[in-house]
Amino acid sequence: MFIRTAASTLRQAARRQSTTALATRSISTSSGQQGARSTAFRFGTAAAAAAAVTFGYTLLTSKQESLVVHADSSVPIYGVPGTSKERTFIAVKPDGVQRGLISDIIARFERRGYKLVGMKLLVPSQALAREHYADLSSKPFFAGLVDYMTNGKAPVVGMVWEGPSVIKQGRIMLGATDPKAAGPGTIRGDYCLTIGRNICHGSDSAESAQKEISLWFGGKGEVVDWTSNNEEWIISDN
Ligand SMILES: Nc1ncnc2c1ncn2[C@@H]1O[C@H](COP(=O)(O)OP(=O)(O)OP(=O)(O)O)[C@@H](O)[C@H]1O
Repeated sequence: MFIRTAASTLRQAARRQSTTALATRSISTSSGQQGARSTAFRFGTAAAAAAAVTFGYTLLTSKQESLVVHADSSVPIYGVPGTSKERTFIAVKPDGVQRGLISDIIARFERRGYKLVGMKLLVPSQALAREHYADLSSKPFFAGLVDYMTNGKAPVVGMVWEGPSVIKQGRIMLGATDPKAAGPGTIRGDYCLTIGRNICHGSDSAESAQKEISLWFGGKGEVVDWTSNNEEWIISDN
């Protein structure tokens, strides 16, 4: 079944790519040698893209997704808790973005050995923020929290990180919700002072991770199942 689907997708991709190659050629011929080289290069790229299909990749067809090649993975976007495919939702909140701390937060997760499998920059809608913080809807700070997340003074960076125990370890790396209780060496312990501006968010359980990853991500190819070449040096058991 997979082979048949892949073969059919390969044929469609090859047809699409050869149409692209023809169109490219008709534009390029007027510029002579350079055009021919460009045509050869683009045709080579098209062939490489088509070849990727044989390794289980699917070229998407809709206009919106026409530039995306994504792995046809059997792993749900929210991962598999308790395995090396466990996933968590980590966000750099608007204060973290405004203060230029995106790269530091990413670096800490990367250096630890965790794998980035999803990332987007956005100003969340009120609906998204309200749903994300639904369990806090009765709190007196709820309206202010939603406004701070959605007013567009700075965006949010939403990420999905993958690796063993990433949900629990992610929370430990972030530090206590109230930075006054966060230890040095944690993100909040190193960079924050107040609970209302604690720069980051991390899922607090497998259920939260599933809910939050599904809420913030979900378009095809938005979470990418890929293999890091470092994996055997980071997560192997002897
Ligand atoms: N007393 C408070 N005053 C203002 N904001 C608060 C207060 N308590 C919590 N918040 C905000 O609401 C967010 C969610 O609070 P929650 O109690 O769910 O903690 P958390 O799960 O550790 O935080 P996060 O979900 O951001 O990781 C906090 O990160 C903080 O930004």
